[in-house]
Amino acid sequence: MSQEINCFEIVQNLIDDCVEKLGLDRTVAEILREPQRVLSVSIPVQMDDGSIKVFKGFRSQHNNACGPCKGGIRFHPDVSMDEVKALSTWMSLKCAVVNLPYGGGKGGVIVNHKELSPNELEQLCRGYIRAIAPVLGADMDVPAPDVGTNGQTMGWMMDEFARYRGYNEFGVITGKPIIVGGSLGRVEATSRGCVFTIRQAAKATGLELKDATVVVQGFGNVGSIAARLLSREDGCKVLAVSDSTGAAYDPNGLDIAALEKFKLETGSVVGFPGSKNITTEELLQLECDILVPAALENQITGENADKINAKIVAEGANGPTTPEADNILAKRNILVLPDVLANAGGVTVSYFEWVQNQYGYYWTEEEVNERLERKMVEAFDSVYSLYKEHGDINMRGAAYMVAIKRIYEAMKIRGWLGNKA
Ligand SMILES: NC(=O)C1=CN([C@@H]2O[C@H](COP(=O)(O)OP(=O)(O)OC[C@H]3O[C@@H](n4cnc5c(N)ncnc54)[C@H](OP(=O)(O)O)[C@@H]3O)[C@@H](O)[C@H]2O)C=CC1
Ligand SMILES: O=C(O)CCC(=O)C(=O)O
Repeated sequence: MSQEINCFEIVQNLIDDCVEKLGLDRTVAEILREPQRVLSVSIPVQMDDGSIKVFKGFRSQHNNACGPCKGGIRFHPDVSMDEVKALSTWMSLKCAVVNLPYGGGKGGVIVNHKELSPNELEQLCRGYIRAIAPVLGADMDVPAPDVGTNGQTMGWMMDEFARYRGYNEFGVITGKPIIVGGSLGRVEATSRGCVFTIRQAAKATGLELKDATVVVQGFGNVGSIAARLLSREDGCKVLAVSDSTGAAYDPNGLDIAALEKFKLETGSVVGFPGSKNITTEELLQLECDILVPAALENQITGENADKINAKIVAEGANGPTTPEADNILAKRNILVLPDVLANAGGVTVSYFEWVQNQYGYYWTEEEVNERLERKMVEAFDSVYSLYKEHGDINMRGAAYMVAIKRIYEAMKIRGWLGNKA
């Protein structure tokens, strides 16, 4: 499904619409439709059997009007240049929605990381960073984890960059392990930010979170921790979760702590004792209060949007809902909390990590979480009030308006738009 729909074209069209709605000069759209720079690299890696395998990777720097480019690195077999360009565009918008002094960037390598040994994975991380090092730096472009990457991979990448520079530059990468300049709360941040937006949306729509039913697609960093926080802190009942191998469903609610342990031990959520195996497609159609897509793009489309049975869709993933699906969900009164808002907690705590690295002074987890909550509530309120005020836009449209207005102002003041825009 994700192959047929080009998410870069989708975000370009959404930018066009938004620039028109804001009454801005077309030049603004022309600039934001394309990344400022896209680097395509090839990375030779010596495999454990002595052979050399060449991997293909990308780094896209979408726009740095508001600050250094910022965004994760994805290791996945379906990575493509267009996908990375779309993801970097979303990063510019996301950073602007939560008002961070960043632009957007994103990287990716075409690889099934699960097929590599730890040594091969380390060599790939180091090779990728060497290949893109000339365009990285704490004040230039700052990567972080995304699908298929984590604290360990960030640690290797940060170390490789230190070798390239000749000294430690901790602020060049975020999502690092704590011992090498990581921030407390970063591992949970995307999910915690998503939960903060869900709480705001629940308040705004009168949904009681205690015993609210939740379905989560994806059981990696974002999905598993969202399920954990919603069940542990809000008293929600998580009915079903999925990963790339299938889904586990229990109408009485899954024990998320036990499921996390089971996934760690077996590599899959399928077969979790007491649960029923269902398909990812069946999972998306379950009746629930909150659906959290936290896997990949283009999961809710024109083909299945009329079968979504949730009150709120909170996009933990980037780009899980197509525009066609957005229209169907809006007509059915399903509130979509868009990616550029709902999953902005990750980059927000990455920003906190970068600030802590610059100061060399580290905050407690409570301080991180309090600051994150403030940022997310502020962002939700600005998007939700615009959405209510307009009446003819959805939450995604409102979030794009907040973001593009901010990026426009930065570009204008910097003189990128000449006199007319
Ligand atoms: N990490 C972060 O800080 C941020 C991530 N995001 C976005 O959140 C999403 C998830 O990222 P993250 O959790 O970090 O990535 P992970 O690699 O940690 O997890 C991805 C999860 O998605 C699952 N998955 C893959 N394909 C499917 C499928 N077809 N159906 C169901 N599940 C599937 C994977 O399954 P399996 O476990 O079997 O591999 C895995 O559980 C992405 O869209 C990412 O861009 C957004 C903001 C920040
Ligand atoms: O933490 C970051 O810098 C970026 C996280 C990310 O890649 C995303 O929000 O999609």
